[in-house]
Amino acid sequence: MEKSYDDDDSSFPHPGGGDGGLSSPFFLDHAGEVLLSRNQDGLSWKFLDSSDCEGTTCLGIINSEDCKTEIKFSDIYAVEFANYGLVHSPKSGLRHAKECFRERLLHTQEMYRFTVHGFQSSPKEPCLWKLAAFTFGHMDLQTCQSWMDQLNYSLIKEVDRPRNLLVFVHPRSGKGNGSKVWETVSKIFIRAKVNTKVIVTERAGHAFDVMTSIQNKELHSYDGIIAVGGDGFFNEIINGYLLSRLKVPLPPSPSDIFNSVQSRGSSSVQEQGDAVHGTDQKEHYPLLPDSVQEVMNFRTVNGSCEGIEDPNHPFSGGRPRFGLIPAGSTDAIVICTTGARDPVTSALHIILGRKIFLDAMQVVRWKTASTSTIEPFIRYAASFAGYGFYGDVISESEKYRWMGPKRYDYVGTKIFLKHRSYEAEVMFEEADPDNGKATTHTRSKTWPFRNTTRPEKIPCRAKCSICNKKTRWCRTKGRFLSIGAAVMSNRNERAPDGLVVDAHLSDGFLHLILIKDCSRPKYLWHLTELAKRGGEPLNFEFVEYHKVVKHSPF
Ligand SMILES: Nc1ncnc2c1ncn2[C@@H]1O[C@H](COP(=O)(O)OP(=O)(O)OP(=O)(O)O)[C@@H](O)[C@H]1O
Repeated sequence: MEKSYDDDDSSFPHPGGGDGGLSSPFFLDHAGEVLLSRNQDGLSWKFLDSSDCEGTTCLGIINSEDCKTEIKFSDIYAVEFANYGLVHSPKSGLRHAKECFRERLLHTQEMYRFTVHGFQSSPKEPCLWKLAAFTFGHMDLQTCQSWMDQLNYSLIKEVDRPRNLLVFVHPRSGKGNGSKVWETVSKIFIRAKVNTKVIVTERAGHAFDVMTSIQNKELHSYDGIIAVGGDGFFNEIINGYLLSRLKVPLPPSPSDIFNSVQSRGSSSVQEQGDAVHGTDQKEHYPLLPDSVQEVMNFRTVNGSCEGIEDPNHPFSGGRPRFGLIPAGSTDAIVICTTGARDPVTSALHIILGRKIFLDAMQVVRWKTASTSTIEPFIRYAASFAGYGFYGDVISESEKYRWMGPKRYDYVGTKIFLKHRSYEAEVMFEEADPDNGKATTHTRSKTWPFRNTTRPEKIPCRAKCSICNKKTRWCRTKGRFLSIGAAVMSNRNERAPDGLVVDAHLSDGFLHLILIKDCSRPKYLWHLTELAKRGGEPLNFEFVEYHKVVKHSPF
């Protein structure tokens, strides 16, 4: 039986529903007549033309069941009324369905419409989200309005979605298109009815200063702080937020750590590979009570949060949320967290309230000498901190910002050719004491400085035997080309598997990469392995990798 669009039964309970479900016939723009149903989790629609299509095809697809499609409320970011207007016939190529549709819509091409906005994953790249809109048409205004009200009510119940955001835009980020990126994605925020207060930065440190000086009351009025820029910009905002609010005592200096470790378990601090002092990870950490991941969780190891009793304290209102929309040169944080370097994907993650926890490391600079006038200071980093090669590349490349992302290649080559090594002593508390044993490899006959056996990879799961193992302090000393510390893998276009492939998000560990002084060709080999997908950059005798609880280079 053919339905007419002004039928009185345009809305009726879903057969066998019982979950407050609702079904109505609608015209889906560019598709055909559908029976739209709402259930607890979302919307689904089934093409009604299938039975009329002589049991063969529906929209060109053989099984009518295949025509059914759906969208979850958690994937809908807006529902909009689209006024009275045209509902288009099925797209060309679907000839039969088009004919059916034309016949039915001969006199009814214009109708009331509403649009459901969501996203679709790209089939080739599932992490890449594309905007998707489904416009449903009906001759009865009331039906459209009641569906919209119901849908908007369901969306309100979606928890953790932001309503009010503070957005920092770095106009000179990456290729200098931070403002353009924001212009593109701001439309999605407007459609989703998310209010944004936008600050376009005028200089380096601008966002830091705003985050430092902003009153807690105003800060509490935002559901999150968004950076439109690169990793450096994101870290600047985190620092502005944390440094002005998290008053943590300066951790003990390297010499204090050295003395403490010696007095606790050993007559002398031994070289790398030998345990200096074993400690159970569940123990209180007396050396660095503000261990990095605890800082980002805004609680100390004993579970309290400094200043939390104060209602004006920024951490009393729950954990603040930060978002990042990529416009930078590297965008490693966005690639590691969303899996795609795409501003629209990031905007959708933010609007839909998707969240992920990140670790941050605390980087401390102590006085180099007791007479030094430079006061010690703390910084936080949510991705990577480097000394030696990486540190030199980052600081030198700032002079060439006008070159855009290419500055990293230019400066990287320059620094590589200089081949500077640095005298350093690194002390670290190794999370996996067996790591040292696992990395005593046999040498390859073909390549004497490469290893033939590789350490066994043990995935980290709940109650992980490795996480619950004893830790130990180690010390290593010598000349290094680079010392890198990562709290995420830092995947990016130059290092497709990341600088540290084993560094998982929010795993609570610092991943330390020590590159000992070696010849230029060897170092170049390491760098080319890093630039390759599936490369083995750590598999060199001059490279040490340690998963550590804390470390201290001095
Ligand atoms: N308006 C501005 N003019 C100049 N510098 C700025 C401005 N706003 C912010 N900055 C500084 O630029 C630094 C780097 O910015 P950002 O991280 O966005 O770019 P990038 O270095 O190109 O990207 P990536 O960090 O991904 O490599 C920030 O740490 C910040 O201090």
